[in-house]
Amino acid sequence: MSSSDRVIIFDTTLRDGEQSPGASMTKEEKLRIAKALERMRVDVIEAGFAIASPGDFDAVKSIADTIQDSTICSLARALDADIERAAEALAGANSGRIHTFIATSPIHMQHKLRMQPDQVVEQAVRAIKKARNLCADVEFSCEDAGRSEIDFLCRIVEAAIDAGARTINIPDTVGYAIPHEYANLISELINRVPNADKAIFSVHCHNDLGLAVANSLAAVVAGARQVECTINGLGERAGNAALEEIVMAIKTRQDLLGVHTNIDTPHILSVSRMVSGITGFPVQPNKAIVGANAFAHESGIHQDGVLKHRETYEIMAAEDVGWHANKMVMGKHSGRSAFRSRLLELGIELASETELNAAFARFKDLADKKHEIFDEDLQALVSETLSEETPEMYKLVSLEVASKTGEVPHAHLVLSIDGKEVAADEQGSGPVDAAFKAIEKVAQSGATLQLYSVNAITQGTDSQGEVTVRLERGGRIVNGNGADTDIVIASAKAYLNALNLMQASTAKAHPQVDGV
Ligand SMILES: CC(=O)SCCNC(=O)CCNC(=O)[C@H](O)C(C)(C)COP(=O)(O)OP(=O)(O)OC[C@H]1O[C@@H](n2cnc3c(N)ncnc32)[C@H](O)[C@@H]1OP(=O)(O)O
Ligand SMILES: CC(C)C(=O)C(=O)O
Ligand SMILES: [Mg+2]
Repeated sequence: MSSSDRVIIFDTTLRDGEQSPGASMTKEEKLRIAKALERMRVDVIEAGFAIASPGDFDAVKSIADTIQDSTICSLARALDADIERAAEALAGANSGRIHTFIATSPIHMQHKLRMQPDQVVEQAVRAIKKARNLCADVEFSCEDAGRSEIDFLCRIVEAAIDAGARTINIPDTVGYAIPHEYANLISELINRVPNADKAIFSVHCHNDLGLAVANSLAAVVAGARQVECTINGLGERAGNAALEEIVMAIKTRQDLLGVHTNIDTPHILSVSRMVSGITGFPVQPNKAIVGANAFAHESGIHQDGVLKHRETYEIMAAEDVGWHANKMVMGKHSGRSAFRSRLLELGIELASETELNAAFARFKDLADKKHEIFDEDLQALVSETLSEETPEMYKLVSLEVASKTGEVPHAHLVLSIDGKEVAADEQGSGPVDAAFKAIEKVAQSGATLQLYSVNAITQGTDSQGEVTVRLERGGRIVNGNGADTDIVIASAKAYLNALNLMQASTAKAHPQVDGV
Protein backbone atom coordinates (compact mmCIF):
# COMPACT_ATOMS: atom_id res chain seq x y z
CA MET A 1 0.00 0.00 0.00
CA SER A 2 1.19 3.54 -0.72
CA SER A 3 1.63 6.18 1.97
CA SER A 4 -1.56 7.87 0.73
CA ASP A 5 -3.38 4.76 1.93
CA ARG A 6 -2.06 5.23 5.45
CA VAL A 7 -4.26 6.85 8.07
CA ILE A 8 -2.26 8.84 10.62
CA ILE A 9 -3.39 8.08 14.15
CA PHE A 10 -3.36 11.22 16.27
CA ASP A 11 -4.04 10.36 19.90
CA THR A 12 -5.47 13.11 22.07
CA THR A 13 -6.10 11.12 25.26
CA LEU A 14 -3.70 13.40 27.14
CA ARG A 15 -5.38 16.61 25.91
CA ASP A 16 -9.04 16.16 24.88
CA GLY A 17 -9.26 12.94 26.94
CA GLU A 18 -8.06 14.82 29.97
CA GLN A 19 -10.82 17.39 29.40
CA SER A 20 -13.31 14.74 30.65
CA PRO A 21 -14.46 16.00 34.03
CA GLY A 22 -12.63 13.91 36.63
CA ALA A 23 -9.93 12.59 34.30
CA SER A 24 -7.06 14.93 35.22
CA MET A 25 -3.69 13.18 35.23
CA THR A 26 -0.38 13.98 36.84
CA LYS A 27 2.75 14.59 34.80
CA GLU A 28 4.10 11.15 35.72
CA GLU A 29 0.85 9.47 34.72
CA LYS A 30 0.80 11.30 31.40
CA LEU A 31 4.36 10.28 30.72
CA ARG A 32 3.53 6.61 31.41
CA ILE A 33 0.64 6.79 28.97
CA ALA A 34 2.75 8.59 26.37
CA LYS A 35 5.40 5.83 26.56
CA ALA A 36 2.69 3.20 26.09
CA LEU A 37 1.28 5.11 23.10
CA GLU A 38 4.75 5.32 21.58
CA ARG A 39 5.22 1.56 22.02
CA MET A 40 1.89 1.06 20.27
CA ARG A 41 3.28 3.18 17.39
CA VAL A 42 0.83 6.07 17.61
CA ASP A 43 1.93 8.64 14.99
CA VAL A 44 1.07 11.84 16.88
CA ILE A 45 0.54 12.27 20.62
CA GLU A 46 -1.25 15.45 21.66
CA ALA A 47 0.36 15.77 25.05
CA GLY A 48 -1.61 18.74 26.39
CA PHE A 49 -2.39 22.43 26.13
CA ALA A 50 0.87 24.04 27.24
CA ILE A 51 -0.58 27.42 28.26
CA ALA A 52 -3.39 25.86 30.33
CA SER A 53 -1.32 25.55 33.52
CA PRO A 54 2.27 25.17 34.68
CA GLY A 55 1.50 21.48 35.29
CA ASP A 56 0.28 20.97 31.72
CA PHE A 57 3.33 22.81 30.39
CA ASP A 58 5.62 20.52 32.41
CA ALA A 59 3.78 17.44 31.20
CA VAL A 60 4.04 18.46 27.52
CA LYS A 61 7.70 19.33 28.03
CA SER A 62 8.61 16.12 29.78
CA ILE A 63 6.81 14.03 27.13
CA ALA A 64 8.48 16.03 24.34
CA ASP A 65 11.88 15.55 25.98
CA THR A 66 11.36 11.79 26.40
CA ILE A 67 9.44 10.37 23.47
CA GLN A 68 11.49 9.69 20.36
CA ASP A 69 9.33 7.85 17.87
CA SER A 70 5.99 9.68 17.93
CA THR A 71 5.41 13.33 17.03
CA ILE A 72 4.53 15.33 20.16
CA CYS A 73 1.94 18.04 19.83
CA SER A 74 0.64 20.86 22.00
CA LEU A 75 -2.64 22.68 21.51
CA ALA A 76 -2.63 26.50 21.30
CA ARG A 77 -5.37 29.07 20.70
CA ALA A 78 -4.75 31.42 17.78
CA LEU A 79 -2.88 33.71 20.16
CA ASP A 80 0.80 34.62 20.27
CA ALA A 81 1.18 33.74 23.95
CA ASP A 82 -0.34 30.27 23.49
CA ILE A 83 1.84 29.54 20.47
CA GLU A 84 5.02 30.71 22.18
CA ARG A 85 4.24 28.58 25.23
CA ALA A 86 3.56 25.54 23.04
CA ALA A 87 6.84 26.04 21.16
CA GLU A 88 8.72 26.38 24.44
CA ALA A 89 7.26 23.12 25.78
CA LEU A 90 8.05 21.31 22.53
CA ALA A 91 11.59 22.65 22.19
CA GLY A 92 13.20 19.33 23.17
CA ALA A 93 11.01 17.15 20.93
CA ASN A 94 12.55 14.92 18.31
CA SER A 95 9.48 15.73 16.23
CA GLY A 96 7.15 18.45 17.51
CA ARG A 97 3.89 19.92 16.24
CA ILE A 98 1.98 23.06 17.18
CA HIS A 99 -1.76 22.61 16.86
CA THR A 100 -3.51 25.95 16.68
CA PHE A 101 -7.22 26.45 16.31
CA ILE A 102 -10.02 28.98 16.10
CA ALA A 103 -13.77 28.52 15.87
CA THR A 104 -15.40 28.97 12.44
CA SER A 105 -19.13 28.39 13.04
CA PRO A 106 -21.47 31.41 13.10
CA ILE A 107 -22.62 30.56 16.63
CA HIS A 108 -19.06 30.38 18.01
CA MET A 109 -17.76 33.40 16.11
CA GLN A 110 -20.70 35.58 17.13
CA HIS A 111 -21.31 34.50 20.72
CA LYS A 112 -18.01 33.14 21.98
CA LEU A 113 -15.25 34.90 20.08
CA ARG A 114 -17.38 37.98 19.35
CA MET A 115 -15.46 38.39 16.12
CA GLN A 116 -16.40 38.97 12.48
CA PRO A 117 -15.53 36.15 10.02
CA ASP A 118 -12.85 38.35 8.36
CA GLN A 119 -11.18 38.88 11.72
CA VAL A 120 -11.22 35.13 12.37
CA VAL A 121 -9.46 34.41 9.04
CA GLU A 122 -6.92 37.13 9.76
CA GLN A 123 -6.23 35.81 13.29
CA ALA A 124 -5.91 32.23 12.05
CA VAL A 125 -3.42 33.19 9.33
CA ARG A 126 -1.39 35.26 11.75
CA ALA A 127 -1.28 32.42 14.27
CA ILE A 128 -0.26 29.81 11.71
CA LYS A 129 2.55 32.04 10.39
CA LYS A 130 3.73 32.66 13.93
CA ALA A 131 3.65 28.92 14.67
CA ARG A 132 5.50 28.10 11.45
CA ASN A 133 8.29 30.46 12.51
CA LEU A 134 8.73 28.39 15.66
CA CYS A 135 7.99 24.88 14.42
CA ALA A 136 8.05 23.19 11.01
CA ASP A 137 4.99 21.08 11.68
CA VAL A 138 1.78 23.09 12.18
CA GLU A 139 -1.78 21.81 12.35
CA PHE A 140 -4.77 24.11 12.09
CA SER A 141 -8.27 23.24 13.35
CA CYS A 142 -11.53 24.95 12.42
CA GLU A 143 -13.30 24.47 15.73
CA ASP A 144 -16.97 23.55 15.32
CA ALA A 145 -16.43 22.87 11.62
CA GLY A 146 -19.42 20.53 11.73
CA ARG A 147 -21.70 23.57 12.16
CA SER A 148 -19.70 25.97 9.97
CA GLU A 149 -20.76 27.30 6.55
CA ILE A 150 -19.01 25.48 3.72
CA ASP A 151 -18.04 28.61 1.75
CA PHE A 152 -16.42 30.13 4.82
CA LEU A 153 -14.67 26.86 5.62
CA CYS A 154 -13.24 26.67 2.09
CA ARG A 155 -11.98 30.21 2.44
CA ILE A 156 -10.28 29.78 5.82
CA VAL A 157 -8.82 26.36 4.95
CA GLU A 158 -7.25 27.74 1.76
CA ALA A 159 -5.79 30.66 3.72
CA ALA A 160 -4.50 28.31 6.45
CA ILE A 161 -2.70 26.11 3.93
CA ASP A 162 -1.23 29.18 2.25
CA ALA A 163 -0.02 30.35 5.66
CA GLY A 164 1.87 27.10 6.19
CA ALA A 165 -0.44 24.62 7.94
CA ARG A 166 0.30 21.12 6.72
CA THR A 167 -2.52 19.37 8.54
CA ILE A 168 -6.05 20.74 8.35
CA ASN A 169 -8.37 19.39 11.00
CA ILE A 170 -12.13 19.54 10.52
CA PRO A 171 -13.59 18.80 13.95
CA ASP A 172 -17.16 17.90 14.70
CA THR A 173 -16.65 19.63 18.03
CA VAL A 174 -20.15 19.10 19.38
CA GLY A 175 -20.82 15.64 17.89
CA TYR A 176 -23.64 16.95 15.69
CA ALA A 177 -22.78 15.39 12.34
CA ILE A 178 -24.29 12.33 10.68
CA PRO A 179 -21.89 10.07 8.71
CA HIS A 180 -22.94 10.82 5.12
CA GLU A 181 -23.19 14.54 5.87
CA TYR A 182 -19.72 14.61 7.41
CA ALA A 183 -18.25 12.57 4.54
CA ASN A 184 -19.75 15.12 2.08
CA LEU A 185 -18.19 17.97 4.06
CA ILE A 186 -14.73 16.39 3.83
CA SER A 187 -14.95 15.54 0.13
CA GLU A 188 -16.33 18.97 -0.70
CA LEU A 189 -13.41 20.64 1.07
CA ILE A 190 -10.88 18.38 -0.62
CA ASN A 191 -12.47 19.05 -4.02
CA ARG A 192 -13.10 22.76 -3.67
CA VAL A 193 -10.06 24.12 -1.82
CA PRO A 194 -7.53 24.86 -4.59
CA ASN A 195 -4.41 24.04 -2.53
CA ALA A 196 -5.98 21.02 -0.73
CA ASP A 197 -3.28 18.72 -2.13
CA LYS A 198 -0.67 20.52 0.03
CA ALA A 199 -2.25 19.37 3.28
CA ILE A 200 -3.44 16.25 5.02
CA PHE A 201 -7.09 16.44 6.00
CA SER A 202 -7.80 15.34 9.53
CA VAL A 203 -10.98 14.59 11.48
CA HIS A 204 -11.77 14.94 15.16
CA CYS A 205 -15.20 13.65 16.11
CA HIS A 206 -17.10 13.85 19.37
CA ASN A 207 -19.57 11.25 20.49
CA ASP A 208 -22.59 13.27 21.60
CA LEU A 209 -24.87 11.22 19.33
CA GLY A 210 -22.75 8.06 19.61
CA LEU A 211 -21.47 8.62 16.04
CA ALA A 212 -17.85 9.63 16.59
CA VAL A 213 -16.34 6.43 15.16
CA ALA A 214 -18.88 6.15 12.33
CA ASN A 215 -18.30 9.79 11.33
CA SER A 216 -14.51 9.36 11.44
CA LEU A 217 -14.67 6.29 9.20
CA ALA A 218 -17.02 8.00 6.76
CA ALA A 219 -14.51 10.85 6.59
CA VAL A 220 -11.68 8.41 5.87
CA VAL A 221 -13.68 7.01 2.95
CA ALA A 222 -14.08 10.61 1.75
CA GLY A 223 -10.31 11.19 1.82
CA ALA A 224 -9.32 12.19 5.36
CA ARG A 225 -5.92 10.72 6.23
CA GLN A 226 -5.56 11.65 9.90
CA VAL A 227 -7.99 10.58 12.61
CA GLU A 228 -7.90 12.20 16.03
CA CYS A 229 -9.06 9.83 18.71
CA THR A 230 -8.57 8.75 22.32
CA ILE A 231 -8.07 5.53 24.23
CA ASN A 232 -11.40 4.13 25.45
CA GLY A 233 -13.13 7.07 23.74
CA LEU A 234 -12.27 9.34 26.66
CA GLY A 235 -12.92 13.04 26.06
CA GLU A 236 -14.99 16.14 26.51
CA ARG A 237 -18.67 15.32 27.38
CA ALA A 238 -19.59 11.99 25.70
CA GLY A 239 -16.00 11.62 24.57
CA ASN A 240 -14.04 11.38 21.33
CA ALA A 241 -13.82 8.61 18.75
CA ALA A 242 -12.23 5.57 20.41
CA LEU A 243 -8.76 4.81 19.02
CA GLU A 244 -9.16 1.06 19.45
CA GLU A 245 -12.41 1.06 17.46
CA ILE A 246 -11.03 3.21 14.63
CA VAL A 247 -7.87 1.16 14.32
CA MET A 248 -9.61 -2.21 14.43
CA ALA A 249 -12.35 -1.13 12.01
CA ILE A 250 -9.65 -0.04 9.56
CA LYS A 251 -7.77 -3.31 10.04
CA THR A 252 -10.79 -5.60 9.98
CA ARG A 253 -12.55 -3.92 7.06
CA GLN A 254 -9.49 -3.26 4.95
CA ASP A 255 -11.34 -4.98 2.12
CA LEU A 256 -13.81 -2.10 2.07
CA LEU A 257 -11.84 0.86 3.38
CA GLY A 258 -8.57 0.12 1.54
CA VAL A 259 -6.40 1.95 4.09
CA HIS A 260 -4.16 0.96 6.98
CA THR A 261 -2.56 2.39 10.14
CA ASN A 262 0.84 1.88 11.75
CA ILE A 263 -0.61 0.78 15.08
CA ASP A 264 0.83 -2.34 16.71
CA THR A 265 -2.58 -3.61 17.71
CA PRO A 266 -1.64 -6.25 20.34
CA HIS A 267 -0.76 -3.32 22.65
CA ILE A 268 -4.31 -1.99 22.59
CA LEU A 269 -5.69 -3.84 25.61
CA SER A 270 -2.83 -2.99 27.95
CA VAL A 271 -2.96 0.71 27.02
CA SER A 272 -6.73 0.70 27.52
CA ARG A 273 -6.29 -0.81 30.98
CA MET A 274 -3.55 1.66 31.85
CA VAL A 275 -5.74 4.65 30.89
CA SER A 276 -8.71 3.22 32.74
CA GLY A 277 -6.59 2.58 35.85
CA ILE A 278 -5.02 6.04 35.84
CA THR A 279 -8.21 8.01 35.18
CA GLY A 280 -10.49 5.78 37.27
CA PHE A 281 -12.90 5.61 34.29
CA PRO A 282 -13.92 1.95 34.08
CA VAL A 283 -14.41 0.27 30.71
CA GLN A 284 -17.93 -1.09 30.32
CA PRO A 285 -17.99 -4.90 29.81
CA ASN A 286 -19.71 -4.65 26.43
CA LYS A 287 -17.30 -1.99 25.09
CA ALA A 288 -16.01 -2.92 21.62
CA ILE A 289 -12.46 -4.34 21.47
CA VAL A 290 -11.42 -3.73 25.09
CA GLY A 291 -14.54 -4.59 27.14
CA ALA A 292 -14.39 -7.77 29.22
CA ASN A 293 -17.09 -9.36 27.04
CA ALA A 294 -15.69 -8.24 23.68
CA PHE A 295 -14.38 -11.75 22.96
CA ALA A 296 -16.44 -13.73 25.46
CA HIS A 297 -19.12 -16.25 24.56
CA GLU A 298 -21.64 -17.67 26.99
CA SER A 299 -24.39 -18.97 24.71
CA GLY A 300 -24.15 -22.67 23.97
CA ILE A 301 -24.85 -22.25 20.25
CA HIS A 302 -22.15 -19.59 19.90
CA GLN A 303 -19.67 -21.60 22.00
CA ASP A 304 -20.29 -24.68 19.90
CA GLY A 305 -19.78 -22.62 16.71
CA VAL A 306 -16.57 -20.97 17.94
CA LEU A 307 -15.15 -24.31 19.09
CA LYS A 308 -15.80 -25.75 15.64
CA HIS A 309 -14.60 -22.69 13.68
CA ARG A 310 -13.68 -19.45 15.48
CA GLU A 311 -14.80 -17.15 12.68
CA THR A 312 -18.42 -18.29 13.03
CA TYR A 313 -18.86 -15.68 15.74
CA GLU A 314 -15.63 -13.67 15.78
CA ILE A 315 -14.61 -11.05 13.24
CA MET A 316 -11.23 -10.36 14.88
CA ALA A 317 -8.76 -12.54 16.76
CA ALA A 318 -8.70 -11.69 20.46
CA GLU A 319 -4.89 -11.96 20.39
CA ASP A 320 -4.71 -9.19 17.77
CA VAL A 321 -5.76 -6.62 20.35
CA GLY A 322 -3.90 -8.09 23.30
CA TRP A 323 -6.28 -10.62 24.84
CA HIS A 324 -4.70 -14.02 25.50
CA ALA A 325 -7.53 -15.76 23.72
CA ASN A 326 -11.24 -15.61 23.40
CA LYS A 327 -13.10 -16.56 26.52
CA MET A 328 -15.77 -19.16 26.96
CA VAL A 329 -17.86 -17.92 29.84
CA MET A 330 -19.56 -20.81 31.54
CA GLY A 331 -23.04 -19.81 32.56
CA LYS A 332 -26.65 -20.81 32.28
CA HIS A 333 -26.69 -20.37 28.48
CA SER A 334 -23.75 -22.73 27.91
CA GLY A 335 -24.07 -26.13 26.29
CA ARG A 336 -22.39 -29.53 26.58
CA SER A 337 -19.74 -28.78 23.92
CA ALA A 338 -18.25 -25.89 25.83
CA PHE A 339 -18.67 -27.73 29.15
CA ARG A 340 -16.78 -30.78 27.91
CA SER A 341 -14.09 -28.63 26.28
CA ARG A 342 -13.49 -26.58 29.44
CA LEU A 343 -13.27 -29.75 31.57
CA LEU A 344 -10.68 -31.16 29.16
CA GLU A 345 -8.70 -27.90 29.42
CA LEU A 346 -8.77 -28.39 33.19
CA GLY A 347 -7.45 -31.92 32.73
CA ILE A 348 -10.74 -33.53 33.76
CA GLU A 349 -11.92 -36.38 31.58
CA LEU A 350 -15.17 -37.92 32.68
CA ALA A 351 -15.35 -41.65 32.10
CA SER A 352 -18.71 -41.79 30.40
CA GLU A 353 -21.47 -39.74 28.79
CA THR A 354 -23.56 -40.58 31.87
CA GLU A 355 -21.02 -38.95 34.15
CA LEU A 356 -20.77 -35.98 31.81
CA ASN A 357 -24.54 -35.62 31.76
CA ALA A 358 -24.73 -35.82 35.56
CA ALA A 359 -22.03 -33.17 35.92
CA PHE A 360 -23.72 -31.03 33.26
CA ALA A 361 -27.05 -31.23 35.09
CA ARG A 362 -25.37 -30.08 38.32
CA PHE A 363 -23.66 -27.31 36.36
CA LYS A 364 -27.01 -26.03 35.01
CA ASP A 365 -28.47 -26.10 38.54
CA LEU A 366 -25.56 -24.07 39.81
CA ALA A 367 -25.72 -21.68 36.84
CA ASP A 368 -29.32 -20.86 37.73
CA LYS A 369 -28.06 -19.64 41.09
CA LYS A 370 -24.82 -18.00 40.06
CA HIS A 371 -24.06 -15.57 37.18
CA GLU A 372 -20.72 -16.94 36.07
CA ILE A 373 -19.24 -20.35 36.72
CA PHE A 374 -15.49 -20.25 37.20
CA ASP A 375 -12.98 -23.08 36.73
CA GLU A 376 -12.83 -23.69 40.47
CA ASP A 377 -16.63 -24.07 40.52
CA LEU A 378 -16.34 -26.71 37.82
CA GLN A 379 -13.64 -28.58 39.69
CA ALA A 380 -15.74 -28.66 42.87
CA LEU A 381 -18.81 -29.65 40.92
CA VAL A 382 -17.05 -32.48 39.12
CA SER A 383 -15.46 -33.81 42.28
CA GLU A 384 -18.99 -33.95 43.71
CA THR A 385 -20.09 -35.89 40.62
CA LEU A 386 -17.17 -38.29 40.96
CA SER A 387 -17.72 -38.82 44.66
CA GLU A 388 -21.32 -39.68 43.82
CA GLU A 389 -19.94 -43.13 43.18
CA THR A 390 -19.71 -43.47 46.95
CA PRO A 391 -22.92 -45.23 48.04
CA GLU A 392 -25.00 -42.62 49.84
CA MET A 393 -26.56 -43.92 53.02
CA TYR A 394 -27.21 -40.38 54.27
CA LYS A 395 -28.90 -37.89 51.98
CA LEU A 396 -29.93 -34.34 52.73
CA VAL A 397 -33.64 -33.89 52.10
CA SER A 398 -34.04 -30.40 53.52
CA LEU A 399 -32.42 -27.98 55.92
CA GLU A 400 -33.84 -24.87 57.47
CA VAL A 401 -31.79 -22.65 59.74
CA ALA A 402 -32.90 -19.64 61.77
CA SER A 403 -30.31 -17.19 62.90
CA LYS A 404 -31.26 -13.88 64.49
CA THR A 405 -29.45 -11.27 66.58
CA GLY A 406 -29.92 -12.04 70.28
CA GLU A 407 -31.37 -15.53 69.68
CA VAL A 408 -29.78 -18.97 69.67
CA PRO A 409 -29.43 -20.33 66.10
CA HIS A 410 -31.71 -23.22 65.33
CA ALA A 411 -31.71 -25.90 62.62
CA HIS A 412 -34.55 -28.06 61.37
CA LEU A 413 -33.22 -30.93 59.28
CA VAL A 414 -34.71 -33.80 57.33
CA LEU A 415 -32.34 -36.60 56.36
CA SER A 416 -32.94 -39.71 54.34
CA ILE A 417 -31.15 -42.64 55.97
CA ASP A 418 -31.20 -45.71 53.77
CA GLY A 419 -34.31 -44.33 52.11
CA LYS A 420 -36.16 -43.54 55.34
CA GLU A 421 -36.82 -39.91 56.19
CA VAL A 422 -35.98 -38.73 59.69
CA ALA A 423 -36.31 -35.18 61.05
CA ALA A 424 -34.41 -33.44 63.83
CA ASP A 425 -34.25 -30.03 65.50
CA GLU A 426 -31.18 -28.68 67.25
CA GLN A 427 -29.70 -25.45 68.53
CA GLY A 428 -26.06 -24.46 68.23
CA SER A 429 -23.57 -21.66 68.72
CA GLY A 430 -24.06 -20.77 65.03
CA PRO A 431 -26.18 -22.04 62.13
CA VAL A 432 -23.51 -24.51 61.00
CA ASP A 433 -23.05 -25.84 64.53
CA ALA A 434 -26.85 -26.25 64.86
CA ALA A 435 -27.00 -28.09 61.49
CA PHE A 436 -24.14 -30.46 62.45
CA LYS A 437 -25.77 -31.20 65.84
CA ALA A 438 -29.07 -31.96 64.08
CA ILE A 439 -27.27 -34.38 61.71
CA GLU A 440 -25.57 -36.14 64.60
CA LYS A 441 -28.85 -36.31 66.51
CA VAL A 442 -30.26 -38.59 63.78
CA ALA A 443 -27.07 -40.19 62.43
CA GLN A 444 -25.53 -40.89 65.85
CA SER A 445 -22.25 -41.68 64.06
CA GLY A 446 -20.12 -41.22 67.16
CA ALA A 447 -17.56 -39.46 64.93
CA THR A 448 -15.70 -36.41 66.13
CA LEU A 449 -15.20 -33.31 64.04
CA GLN A 450 -11.50 -32.74 63.46
CA LEU A 451 -11.50 -30.01 60.82
CA TYR A 452 -13.96 -27.63 59.33
CA SER A 453 -12.90 -25.27 56.57
CA VAL A 454 -14.81 -23.00 54.24
CA ASN A 455 -13.47 -21.51 51.02
CA ALA A 456 -15.22 -19.07 48.77
CA ILE A 457 -14.41 -20.84 45.51
CA THR A 458 -14.48 -17.65 43.49
CA GLN A 459 -14.79 -13.96 44.19
CA GLY A 460 -18.15 -12.25 44.75
CA THR A 461 -20.99 -12.70 47.19
CA ASP A 462 -22.70 -15.08 44.75
CA SER A 463 -19.65 -17.34 44.88
CA GLN A 464 -19.93 -21.03 45.79
CA GLY A 465 -18.72 -21.97 49.24
CA GLU A 466 -16.66 -25.13 49.32
CA VAL A 467 -16.59 -26.82 52.69
CA THR A 468 -14.34 -29.58 53.92
CA VAL A 469 -15.33 -31.56 57.01
CA ARG A 470 -12.90 -34.05 58.55
CA LEU A 471 -14.42 -36.72 60.84
CA GLU A 472 -12.66 -39.31 62.94
CA ARG A 473 -14.04 -42.48 64.42
CA GLY A 474 -12.10 -45.37 65.93
CA GLY A 475 -8.87 -44.13 64.35
CA ARG A 476 -10.47 -43.89 60.90
CA ILE A 477 -10.36 -40.44 59.34
CA VAL A 478 -12.35 -39.20 56.37
CA ASN A 479 -12.55 -35.86 54.60
CA GLY A 480 -15.92 -34.92 53.18
CA ASN A 481 -16.52 -32.09 50.70
CA GLY A 482 -19.60 -30.12 49.79
CA ALA A 483 -20.19 -27.09 47.62
CA ASP A 484 -23.15 -24.77 47.38
CA THR A 485 -23.86 -21.07 47.06
CA ASP A 486 -25.36 -21.34 50.59
CA ILE A 487 -22.50 -22.16 52.94
CA VAL A 488 -24.73 -23.75 55.60
CA ILE A 489 -26.05 -26.19 52.97
CA ALA A 490 -22.48 -26.71 51.69
CA SER A 491 -21.46 -27.52 55.29
CA ALA A 492 -24.26 -30.04 55.77
CA LYS A 493 -23.42 -31.65 52.39
CA ALA A 494 -19.76 -31.92 53.42
CA TYR A 495 -20.66 -33.46 56.78
CA LEU A 496 -22.95 -36.01 55.11
CA ASN A 497 -20.32 -36.75 52.44
CA ALA A 498 -17.87 -37.53 55.26
CA LEU A 499 -20.42 -39.76 56.99
CA ASN A 500 -21.07 -41.63 53.73
CA LEU A 501 -17.33 -42.11 53.16
CA MET A 502 -16.96 -43.31 56.73
CA GLN A 503 -19.83 -45.73 56.22
CA ALA A 504 -18.41 -47.03 52.91
CA SER A 505 -14.92 -47.47 54.33
CA THR A 506 -16.25 -49.23 57.43
CA ALA A 507 -18.11 -51.59 55.14
CA LYS A 508 -14.89 -52.39 53.29
CA ALA A 509 -12.97 -52.43 56.60
CA HIS A 510 -10.59 -49.93 54.99
CA PRO A 511 -8.04 -48.79 57.57
CA GLN A 512 -6.61 -45.69 55.70
CA VAL A 513 -7.62 -42.07 55.17
CA ASP A 514 -10.39 -41.79 52.57
CA GLY A 515 -11.85 -38.88 50.70
CA VAL A 516 -10.11 -36.06 48.97
C1 LIG B 1 -12.91 22.33 21.52
C2 LIG B 1 -11.81 22.32 22.54
O1 LIG B 1 -11.57 21.29 23.09
S1 LIG B 1 -10.94 23.73 22.78
C3 LIG B 1 -9.87 23.36 24.08
C4 LIG B 1 -10.59 23.41 25.37
N1 LIG B 1 -9.68 23.18 26.46
C5 LIG B 1 -9.54 24.03 27.46
O2 LIG B 1 -10.16 25.07 27.50
C6 LIG B 1 -8.66 23.59 28.57
C7 LIG B 1 -7.58 24.58 28.92
N2 LIG B 1 -8.09 25.93 29.08
C8 LIG B 1 -7.64 26.76 30.04
O3 LIG B 1 -6.86 26.41 30.89
C9 LIG B 1 -8.13 28.15 29.98
O4 LIG B 1 -9.39 28.22 29.35
C10 LIG B 1 -7.09 29.04 29.23
C11 LIG B 1 -5.82 29.12 30.07
C12 LIG B 1 -6.78 28.49 27.85
C13 LIG B 1 -7.65 30.44 29.04
O5 LIG B 1 -8.07 30.92 30.27
P1 LIG B 1 -8.62 32.43 30.41
O6 LIG B 1 -7.63 33.36 29.84
O7 LIG B 1 -9.02 32.60 31.82
O8 LIG B 1 -9.89 32.50 29.41
P2 LIG B 1 -11.27 31.75 29.52
O9 LIG B 1 -11.03 30.30 29.52
O10 LIG B 1 -12.11 32.29 30.60
O11 LIG B 1 -11.94 32.17 28.13
C14 LIG B 1 -11.38 31.80 26.92
C15 LIG B 1 -10.93 33.02 26.12
O12 LIG B 1 -10.23 32.54 24.96
C16 LIG B 1 -10.89 33.00 23.78
N3 LIG B 1 -10.72 31.97 22.79
C17 LIG B 1 -11.33 30.78 22.74
N4 LIG B 1 -10.83 30.07 21.74
C18 LIG B 1 -9.92 30.84 21.15
C19 LIG B 1 -9.07 30.61 20.06
N5 LIG B 1 -9.06 29.46 19.43
N6 LIG B 1 -8.21 31.58 19.70
C20 LIG B 1 -8.19 32.76 20.37
N7 LIG B 1 -8.98 33.00 21.42
C21 LIG B 1 -9.83 32.05 21.80
C22 LIG B 1 -12.33 33.22 24.22
O13 LIG B 1 -13.01 34.05 23.35
C23 LIG B 1 -12.10 33.83 25.59
O14 LIG B 1 -11.66 35.14 25.38
P3 LIG B 1 -12.18 36.39 26.29
O15 LIG B 1 -11.71 36.06 27.69
O16 LIG B 1 -11.48 37.55 25.70
O17 LIG B 1 -13.65 36.41 26.17
C1 LIG C 1 -9.37 21.81 19.66
C2 LIG C 1 -10.24 21.04 18.79
C3 LIG C 1 -9.49 20.20 17.82
C4 LIG C 1 -11.18 20.19 19.55
O1 LIG C 1 -10.85 19.51 20.49
C5 LIG C 1 -12.55 20.12 19.05
O2 LIG C 1 -12.92 20.92 18.17
O3 LIG C 1 -13.30 19.27 19.54
MG1 LIG D 1 -12.33 17.96 20.91
